[in-house]
This record gives sequence, structure tokens and C-alpha cells, in this order.
Amino acid sequence: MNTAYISLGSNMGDRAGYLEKAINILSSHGKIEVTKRSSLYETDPVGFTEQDQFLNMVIEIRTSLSPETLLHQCLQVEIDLGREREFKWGPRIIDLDILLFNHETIEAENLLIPHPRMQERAFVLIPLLEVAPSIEHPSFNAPLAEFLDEIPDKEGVRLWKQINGEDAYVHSES
Ligand SMILES: Nc1ncnc2c1ncn2[C@@H]1O[C@H](COP(=O)(O)OP(=O)(O)OP(=O)(O)O)[C@@H](O)[C@H]1O
Ligand SMILES: Nc1nc2c(c(=O)[nH]1)N=C(CO)CN2
Repeated sequence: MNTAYISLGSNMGDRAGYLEKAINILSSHGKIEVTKRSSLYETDPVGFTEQDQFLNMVIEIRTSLSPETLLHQCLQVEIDLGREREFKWGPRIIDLDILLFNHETIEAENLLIPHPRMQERAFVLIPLLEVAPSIEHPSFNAPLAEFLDEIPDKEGVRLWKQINGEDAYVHSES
């Protein structure tokens, strides 16, 4: 059985509803079990900044699927929910990125794992560290918490809805 981490984001329409639907569609696939889910974070857009704020979260899954089939399932969720790709880093009703797959590194034409930009993104690292506080980056062999320490724009990521109760990792703005 494989363990993987997936980042979900939405910045159009019923953002929380799209995240929930995406998780439901993934779970309805008999070979994907969602084992942990982070709180929801409202995040300032990174990259193309002239767009609405995102809701972001991370889930941990267990699956017997290969990384390629898991990617296919993630892309299928995006299609099922009606995502239209306007332009790279632009607004989207749903986006699913595979962050980590076991401790593997994969460099295929259509699939890069670990996700190449994950260690630069507070909107990824804060929810990821909530569900997996001591997880390491497979290529750098360093705890991902160390990368978060280096990111200057953490105030752009705010807790929106706590899912895991008092134990949730909460980035404090004060
Ligand atoms: N780890 C990964 N998870 C999801 N998609 C990946 C991954 N590695 C490569 N891809 C490829 O990226 C494509 C999706 O790119 P997309 O246009 O959604 O990028 P983006 O989400 O806008 O930007 P970013 O990749 O910076 O998050 C997919 O079709 C897929 O083939
Ligand atoms: N805050 C935030 N910014 C982004 C996001 C995202 O999910 N959240 N996704 C992007 C492309 O994947 C680009 N920029």
C-alpha cells in the first residue's frame, strides 16, 4: 500500500464545496482511502496575484494505485467538476497536485514527484505539516518544516476552517 499527499485548491465559486466534492469523488474510487485531511486555509494567490483568494488544503491518502493512475484520477476529478484551464496559475474551481508518493522521486514527462514547487509554497507546506509534521523532502532529505521556516510570505496563509480540532497546526498571525 502506498501513502501519498495531495494538495487541493479552489478560488472560484463555492470553494469549500468544490474541495469537499473533490475528496468525495476521490474516496468513491475503491482504491483510494483518505486517511487524513488538513484544515482549510484561505490564501493569497501566488504567481498571478490579480485573482481571488484561494482555499487550500492537503489530504493524506492510502492507495494501491500507481503514481500515473493516481494522477489520472486527479485529472479526472478536475474534469468531473468542470475545471477549464484558462491559463497557467490562473483562477480555477479546483486544482489537485500530487505532492509526495511514498518517499519516491519520479521524473516522467507528465508527472514530477515531489511536486517541484511544493517547498516554496506556504499554501502547500502549512496544511501539509498539519497532517504530517515531521515529513521529509525525498530529494533534499530534509524535514519540510525547515523549508517553511525560510518562506517570508506566511501571513498570506490564514486558517479558514479548522477540521482537526485543537491539535491542528495553526500558523499564527499575531
Ligand atoms: N505532481 C504533480 N501533480 C499534478 N500534476 C502534475 C504533477 N507533475 C506534473 N503534473 C502535470 O501538470 C499538469 C497540470 O498543470 P497545471 O496547468 O494544472 O499547473 P498548475 O497547477 O497551474 O501549476 P503548478 O504546477 O505550479 O501547481 C498535469 O496535466 C500533469 O500532467
Ligand atoms: N494561494 C494559492 N496560489 C496559487 C495556487 C493555490 O492553490 N493557492 N495554485 C497555483 C497553481 O497551482 C498558483 N497560485
